[in-house]
Amino acid sequence: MTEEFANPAPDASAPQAGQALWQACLEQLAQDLPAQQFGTWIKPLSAQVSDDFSRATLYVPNRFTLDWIRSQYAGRIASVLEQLSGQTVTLELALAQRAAPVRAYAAPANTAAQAPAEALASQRPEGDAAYSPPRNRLNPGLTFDTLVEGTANRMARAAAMHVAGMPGHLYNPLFIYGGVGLGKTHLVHAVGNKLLADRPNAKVLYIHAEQFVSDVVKSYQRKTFDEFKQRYHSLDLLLIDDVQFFANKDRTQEEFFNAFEALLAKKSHIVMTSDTYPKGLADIHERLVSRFDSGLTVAIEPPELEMRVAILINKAHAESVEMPEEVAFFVAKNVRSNVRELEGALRKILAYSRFNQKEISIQLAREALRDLLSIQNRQISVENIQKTVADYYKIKVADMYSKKRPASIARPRQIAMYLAKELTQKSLPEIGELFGGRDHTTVLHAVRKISTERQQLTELNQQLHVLEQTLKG
Ligand SMILES: Nc1ncnc2c1ncn2[C@@H]1O[C@H](COP(=O)(O)OP(=O)(O)OP(=O)(O)O)[C@@H](O)[C@H]1O
Repeated sequence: MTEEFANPAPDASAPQAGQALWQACLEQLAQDLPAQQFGTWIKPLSAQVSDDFSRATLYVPNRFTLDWIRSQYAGRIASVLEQLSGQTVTLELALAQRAAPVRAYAAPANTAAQAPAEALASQRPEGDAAYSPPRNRLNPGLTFDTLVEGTANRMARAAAMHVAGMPGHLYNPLFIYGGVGLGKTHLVHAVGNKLLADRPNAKVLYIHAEQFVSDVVKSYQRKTFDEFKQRYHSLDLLLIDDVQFFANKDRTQEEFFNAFEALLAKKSHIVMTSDTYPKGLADIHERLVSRFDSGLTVAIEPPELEMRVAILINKAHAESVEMPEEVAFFVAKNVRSNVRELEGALRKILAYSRFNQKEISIQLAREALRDLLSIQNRQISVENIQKTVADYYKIKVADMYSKKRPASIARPRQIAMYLAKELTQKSLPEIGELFGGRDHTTVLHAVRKISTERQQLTELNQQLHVLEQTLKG
């Protein structure tokens, strides 16, 4: 549905309360979304929000962006606005120059399947301000100083510090992997920022893998491969995020391989991140995978409780808010999956406290996070665990109850038993019953075995983390 607007351009006289709501919404989205997505799609938006919060209009730079925002982000933006304001907000989208607002609810935000980057890149408008970040693309706020250290990231942080202090020597390439929102991007920016602080003339580039794909496509279209090579092959430090996005992009992989070889030959450093360890990467050429693994590969784990508390207190402090330790513990105990979610929870609490002019307390945190807490308390069933684990390890659900013993089946079954004990209130005999009438000692053995191995095997821990996130929705 389309509506006409008399004065579409956002202006300085926009109602203050509305703008404050939009700012709070932006802050929330900055925490909830990967930095790449936020920077590309959300940050360039401007908005006009009515004084009573009933209506918000987002101004987007072009038609392509409008369609993308509508299909991928509108639902999410509306729900953040509604959560912060505590009321229904009608969201509209309009082209910044042409004043043609369009109702935004055409598609739910959770239909978000990434458009293929190679296709996307070819559609991106030339000269669009949203696509011209600073040359090294580093975010100066993401430094070692602002990165809280804990058991979960100690090794990765130490290796990254080493690289920043002495690039081109040990740990080349440095391959950092871990689940979403655990601080991989933060860490690679920190490497770049530290190197530049020490050596301001160093040639550093941070790039998201999707942007690298897009650069390859552009240099293809414009026949500017020499420039492309000159740009990448002359760097002292290349920081490349989320290399799993190279999957199935053959030409990109070839160009990255060339850049990789050229950089290593001249002792430049490469730091990469991914959501999985090199051998776990799908659809990436073997020769590239083996290069990825040829320096140091290090994991970032989900943060432990004390680290989550420290992160919350630090982040609140950075916003000039003192968060009582008991509140930080309450939040950290309830938000366990990753740092981005932790930051999201903190934003909600800060915004809630600001809007309601109330002191931060456990009660306030409970109110501000009620949606999140209710999702978390949702019951996870053993059946759901069995199905999710079976899907993940590509075995039949029936094998969860069967007496079959090959390791390819027995192990996922043990993992499912472990998760059933961890994530449900069921007793060992009840779990045994649900796994084809097994004895409770069998379940106990599985739980102990997997929990011990989890401490020792990074890959297993990683898989369990993914499964837990999937199950918790
Ligand atoms: N140890 C930490 N101390 C302080 N802030 C952290 C820490 N770890 C992560 N963060 C913050 O959490 C947010 C998410 O981190 P980041 O974007 O680096 O995650 P990521 O692992 O790259 O996730 P994705 O794979 O989704 O891109 C960022 O705002 C980052 O600054």
